[in-house]
Amino acid sequence: MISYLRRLINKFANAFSGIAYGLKHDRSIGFQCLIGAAVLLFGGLYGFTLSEWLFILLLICLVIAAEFFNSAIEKCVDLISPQYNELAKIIKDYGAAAVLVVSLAALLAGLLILKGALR
Ligand SMILES: Nc1ncnc2c1ncn2[C@@H]1O[C@H](COP(=O)(O)OP(=O)(O)OP(=O)(O)O)[C@@H](O)[C@H]1O
Repeated sequence: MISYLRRLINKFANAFSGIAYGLKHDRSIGFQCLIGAAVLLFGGLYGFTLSEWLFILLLICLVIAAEFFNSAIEKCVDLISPQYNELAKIIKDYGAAAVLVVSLAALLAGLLILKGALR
């Protein structure tokens, strides 16, 4: 039981260490977190309904998680293929595309919610 708890605490510590590293060293992650914080501030000022908050929180977390996945993929590629490589390019471009798709969906949903909130 104690060793299970210790492993669990280690897992959380590792995850928090990843979050801290990303915030400190990765501009894209920092930028997405800043946008997320701005949206939360806006929501606090203008007031969203409960379902709007749920959507907004889910989308912010999705975008930030996608950015973390993308950065992890970029680090893997840099580790395996620091020199230019056509396959490395495709892998990194796929990662960037995933972030773009989620970000555009979040932007669109945000604009729709904003339109409803301002009505
Ligand atoms: N080893 C490589 N081989 C081929 N193309 C690469 C390679 N590394 C990067 N690229 C190309 O450069 C683009 C940008 O890659 P980079 O690693 O600089 O990411 P980034 O989007 O600038 O991310 P960040 O700013 O978060 O570091 C990739 O999407 C890819 O098209």
